[in-house]
Amino acid sequence: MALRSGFISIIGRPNAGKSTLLNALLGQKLAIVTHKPQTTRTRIQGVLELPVRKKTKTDGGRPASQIVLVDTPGVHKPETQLDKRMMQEVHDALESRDVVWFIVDVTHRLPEPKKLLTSEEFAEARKIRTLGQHRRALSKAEDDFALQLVKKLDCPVILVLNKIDALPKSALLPLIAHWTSLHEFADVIPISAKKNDGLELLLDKSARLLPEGQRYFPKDQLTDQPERFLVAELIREKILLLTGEEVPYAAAVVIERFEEPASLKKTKDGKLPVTKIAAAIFVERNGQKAIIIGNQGSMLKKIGSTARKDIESMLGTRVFLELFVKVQEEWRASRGFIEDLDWRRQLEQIAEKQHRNNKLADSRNGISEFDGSEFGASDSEDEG
Ligand SMILES: Nc1nc2c(ncn2[C@@H]2O[C@H](COP(=O)(O)OP(=O)(O)OP(=O)(O)O)[C@@H](O)[C@H]2O)c(=O)[nH]1
Repeated sequence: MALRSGFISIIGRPNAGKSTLLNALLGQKLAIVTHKPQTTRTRIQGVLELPVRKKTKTDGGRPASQIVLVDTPGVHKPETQLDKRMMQEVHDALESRDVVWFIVDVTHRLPEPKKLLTSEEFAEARKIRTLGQHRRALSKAEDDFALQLVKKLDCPVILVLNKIDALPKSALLPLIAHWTSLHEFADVIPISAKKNDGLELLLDKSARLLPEGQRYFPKDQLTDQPERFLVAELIREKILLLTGEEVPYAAAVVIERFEEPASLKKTKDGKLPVTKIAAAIFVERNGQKAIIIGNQGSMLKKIGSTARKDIESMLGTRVFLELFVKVQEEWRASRGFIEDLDWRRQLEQIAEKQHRNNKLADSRNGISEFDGSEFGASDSEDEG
């Protein structure tokens, strides 16, 4: 059987579990996950190789395939320039795709369960519903907004009902009926991304929908995202988890220096080599900067030390991490600044800078140092 290959875009409202699903399928943390909506800001590609599984009497089988999974920011009505950029990422992901997974969090907007559930299940459903409502007042208008995107697509769309671990079983059928009355989906698959439930079936059905074709990426490549971008995301994740109120949404992380060790071999004293990283955390106001730094730098230290552990395990080296906090007023309204945050743009800038440095070095016949100042520090604070 010929190889199937293609792009599957994962879309849905904020907090539906898109990044959790991507990570679960790849068996590796590629996208950061938090309980806060709008965690994902850019589209993230993860490459999944699936071996062939032969068809039997009880198993529909699966063709050998390479699936490029594209995680996207949550679908929401844009208010700021940053929102607009995030929604542009969603639209871009929908343009170049073969299949779309529309992820719905089943703990939102449960249909009236009265007649269908036992009293125990009913109480459980009420509890989940109340929790869901507290977590985020998700309105019908927002559902409709996400569905409008789906309705415009001409490729197969699979409805993926996520978080079924948090739903009484009997509440599932009415939900399926509700969603399928709104749109004709290619398939409906209930899953729990968190508990790894239903994921094989989702992959089987999706692989069969992909066209025959060549690989888009080498067999062992997990993502097209450079490590320095993943590092920035891990730092942002800690800010999201450790700070409250508006701060997480007003924070952006830019890696200013990323020096890999010359060799991955252990040093003579048996220690792993060191990667040196300097990152700037941008916020919009001095008050937010003060929160991120914390009392005598305590919050910044916490962000740094928790992020460092994750970065070390991702890179397989020790990490020397320096964090700086900088204020860039109203950056979420600045198109230019937001464009500079895009890792693709940053890669271009680094390449241009290296090219300039090389030229300069050639003309001087000397060595030129990377000065890490391309984003212009307005203010800075050491990790301590
Ligand atoms: N109970 C349960 N929780 C889940 C499941 N999948 C995800 N979650 C939780 O839902 C929250 C949001 O998960 P994310 O993966 O960040 O959601 P997302 O759709 O990528 O969110 P955005 O980045 O805001 O678009 C996190 O707290 C997850 O742990 C699931 O299958 N079951």
